[in-house]
Amino acid sequence: MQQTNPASTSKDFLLSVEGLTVSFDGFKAVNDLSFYVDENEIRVIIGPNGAGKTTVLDLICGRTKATAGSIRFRDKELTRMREHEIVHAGVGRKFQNPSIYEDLTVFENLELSFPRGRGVFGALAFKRDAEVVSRVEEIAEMIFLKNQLKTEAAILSHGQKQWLEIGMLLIQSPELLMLDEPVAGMSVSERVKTAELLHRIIQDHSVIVIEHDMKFVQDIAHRVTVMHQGKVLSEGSMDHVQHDPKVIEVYLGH
Ligand SMILES: Nc1ncnc2c1ncn2[C@@H]1O[C@H](COP(=O)(O)OP(=O)(O)OP(=O)(O)O)[C@@H](O)[C@H]1O
Repeated sequence: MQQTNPASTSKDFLLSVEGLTVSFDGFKAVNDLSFYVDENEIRVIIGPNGAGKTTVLDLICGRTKATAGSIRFRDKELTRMREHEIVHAGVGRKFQNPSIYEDLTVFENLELSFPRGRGVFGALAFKRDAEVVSRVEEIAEMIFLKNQLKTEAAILSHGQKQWLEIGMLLIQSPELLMLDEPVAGMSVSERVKTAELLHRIIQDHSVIVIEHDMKFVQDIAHRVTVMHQGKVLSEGSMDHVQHDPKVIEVYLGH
């Protein structure tokens, strides 16, 4: 006789978004949205302008409060938590414009973001012990800035600044990284290296990326969630969503 055990039939996802809804003055920017992200997955969210993509990231990181629904990250319900608690739980978010300290070096920017360094003064004052230096060097290597550790952030290229900010998130060891249009404004070779970087990152993390550059999406996505009017329009491999007539009609066909 077949036995049904609910616990064994529901898969353990890193992130489970279910029935997520947010209304702004009655307008549902995100409307009963559900999707699930695995460990070591790169999920890309695509969709036309105004589809609700950025709002989903705002909801996950606690910047915007949900009207209804649930965001489960491991055993934590994020909708009930505050922004800093969500960061502490292991969710890191990078916005479109880099927010780095332009007048500090690459090393200092990374060092400041090391979890022990809270606030500028504390961080600059604390002893640069071997652990911090080796972690900074490890991250710098990953983000292609090992030879720029002493370079002032202000003179980095736009792409290098984006990588530095990703490094500043990575040094905090979040389990989930969320990146909003990470390759916007990057050169072709920087885009290729960013794809390489994301493939390295997901060996130890999961990543959600919002992106409009379809070539880049093709290079990185394990699965693609297509949003339209606050809902999931289609989901699956890039190949699957690219050939979905609904997606062609509202997004890719334009
Ligand atoms: N705080 C807010 N108050 C009112 N309306 C909002 C707010 N935030 C987002 N919206 C609206 O919600 C809708 C979804 O916006 P969102 O920025 O999430 O879309 P998007 O898919 O990220 O678009 P884009 O690709 O242009 O960045 C838009 O119509 C936007 O104007």
